[in-house]
Amino acid sequence: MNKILTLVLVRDGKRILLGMKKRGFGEGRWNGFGGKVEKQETIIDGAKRELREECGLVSNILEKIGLLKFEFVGDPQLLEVHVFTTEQFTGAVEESSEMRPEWFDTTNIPFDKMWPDDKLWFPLYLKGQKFSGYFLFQGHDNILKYTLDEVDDL
Ligand SMILES: CNc1nc2c(ncn2C)c(=O)[nH]1
Repeated sequence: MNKILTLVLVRDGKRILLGMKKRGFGEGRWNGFGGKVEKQETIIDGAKRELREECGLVSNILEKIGLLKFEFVGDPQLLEVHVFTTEQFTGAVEESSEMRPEWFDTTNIPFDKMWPDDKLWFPLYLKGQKFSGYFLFQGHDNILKYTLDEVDDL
C-alpha cells in the first residue's frame, strides 16, 4: 500500500513560497509544504492542515495539479505525493519546527537545493499544466529512471 503524502505550493503573483526542511525526510532541501494524511481526514484536508502547521498560512482553495509516485531502491514503501497549489490564503507566514519559509521569484527557484525531481516537473507546474510522474530513486540524490506525463485531469 502506497504511503499518501501531500505537497502544497503557494503562489503570490511571480513569487512562490518554499520552506527549508529543518529535520526529517528531505532535511536541508527547499520544498513546498505538506506531509502525511491522517486516517480520519481527506487528502485535501490533510494538505490544508500541513500548510497551516508548517508555515502558518490558511487556505480553503487548493487546486489539485499533480500526482508524483516515488520508489527508492531497496525500500518496498512507495510514496504517493498529491500536489496542490493555491493563490488564495490568509494569515502570516511563520517559521515552524519543520520548515523555514522564504519567498522566491519563480524565475529563480533554488533547484540545486531541492529534490532532484523538482526541476523536472516544476516547468509543467509553472505553465499551469497538470502532471503525473513516477521516479525511481537510488538513495535521495540519484534518479535511475522516471516517467512524467502531462494530464488533463487528476
Ligand atoms: C523523492 N522526491 C520528492 N519527494 C517529495 C517531494 N515533495 C514531498 N516529497 C515527499 C518532492 O518534491 N520530491
